[in-house]
Amino acid sequence: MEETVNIGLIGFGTIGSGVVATLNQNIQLLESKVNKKVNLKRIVDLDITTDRGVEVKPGVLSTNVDDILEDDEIDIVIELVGGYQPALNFILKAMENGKHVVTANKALLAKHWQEITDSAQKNGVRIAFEASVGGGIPLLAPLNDGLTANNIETIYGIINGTANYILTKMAAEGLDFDTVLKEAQEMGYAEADPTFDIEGHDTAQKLIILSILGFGVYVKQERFHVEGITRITPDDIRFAREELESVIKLLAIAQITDGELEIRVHPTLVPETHLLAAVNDVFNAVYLVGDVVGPVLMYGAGAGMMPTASAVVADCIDIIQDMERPVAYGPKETRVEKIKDISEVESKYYLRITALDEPGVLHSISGVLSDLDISIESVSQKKADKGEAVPIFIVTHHALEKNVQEALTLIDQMDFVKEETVLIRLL
Ligand SMILES: NC(=O)c1ccc[n+]([C@@H]2O[C@H](COP(=O)([O-])OP(=O)(O)OC[C@H]3O[C@@H](n4cnc5c(N)ncnc54)[C@H](O)[C@@H]3O)[C@@H](O)[C@H]2O)c1
Ligand SMILES: N[C@@H](CCO)C(=O)O
Repeated sequence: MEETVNIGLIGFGTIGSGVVATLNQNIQLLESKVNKKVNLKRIVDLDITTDRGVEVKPGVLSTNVDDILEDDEIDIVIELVGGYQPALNFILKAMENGKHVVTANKALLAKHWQEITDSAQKNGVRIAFEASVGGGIPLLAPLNDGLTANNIETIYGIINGTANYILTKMAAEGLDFDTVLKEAQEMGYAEADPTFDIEGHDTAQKLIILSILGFGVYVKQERFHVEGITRITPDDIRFAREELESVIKLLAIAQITDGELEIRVHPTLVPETHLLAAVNDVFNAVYLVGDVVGPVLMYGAGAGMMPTASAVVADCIDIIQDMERPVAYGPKETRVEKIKDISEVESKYYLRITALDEPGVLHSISGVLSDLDISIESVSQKKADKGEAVPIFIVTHHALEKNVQEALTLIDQMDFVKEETVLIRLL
């Protein structure tokens, strides 16, 4: 084993520590796979005094990023700082200096995809990002390789571990939202700004990456509907289970029909019989349909120190195995001719309307729905004392989103409605 490949790690936080632990644990296995010495030459972080609980060789830690970016001996840079800047500059500089890059930074990739991939091409280096979607699940490599014979038709993903952990714990243990979010943060699942997780932005960023690989199209987040889980209550979860035999999941949806791409992120009522309904806790899953293979489900730990480190180290080994191979970033030509606006989507809807328990309330609500061509499948109301605001649960037949939104605008303006109505689409 003559040749040595040197790696520089920027960001020694949750995932960075997992990468060091993985290299310490499995270095012999990894070196035997590539028949080269794999040397973690330098680790850079702003904080090099906190004990991360992993063994680091003397002289490896530094606070100066140029110790990696300007070191001619370093072949691969792992960026695990997160966020937009200075992470973007670190990656671009590493590439300009001829270094391959591995990152788990979906926020950065989703926003600066073109700039980063152009730079990789220009500088003849690889950018690998398996850990950016689905944590430890091998997901992007199969999309590029094993499923390459297919036109991808549908992608449904539970791709945020934090949100799935919160929804699972709220349903199973009746815990409140804030308590479970705190737990997810303590376990290292959540983003530095957890609103990315609970407001659906992290899921949207991952869906952007999946759409590039699946459909060959880069869609900016501003162009599609993104909604998080912050308005889901125990009442919604109970109604879903008892009345609809469904669970609520934060779903990423991308599907193509006749050249039109539907792309959206929102809480969704998933029937208990669907494979995705069984994906709980921090686990993620992507269910996709290819025109040749049919349905495929990929499942595993979607966040956390060691699962994510598994994907980061796998990317390093993949690069070492073939540094010359260009990375395929999905189909070169896209079948997407148009992005379908959410207003044109048709779905069944669950509505939770909070209204005073007074004569004529249901009549007024059903009048608005019927005027907008929305047919009611079921309606029920919690028992209440007269004059008290209570939830009214309505499930509609298939209806057009723009009609439902218009109906809710009118309903929420009615005097007897006391809170903004909650809408959840059914799968
Ligand atoms: N935590 C997860 O489960 C998970 C899973 C998949 C992907 N990711 C992604 O991995 C990346 C890292 O996430 P994390 O959870 O390890 O974050 P983290 O906050 O635990 O670690 C980030 C580290 O970067 C260091 N850092 C910040 N600015 C720096 C700078 N300018 N120079 C050098 N070091 C700097 C911080 O001190 C910290 O140690 C993010 O892009 C995140 O989205 C995280
Ligand atoms: N915060 C992210 C990390 C994994 O990308 C999640 O909870 O899924």
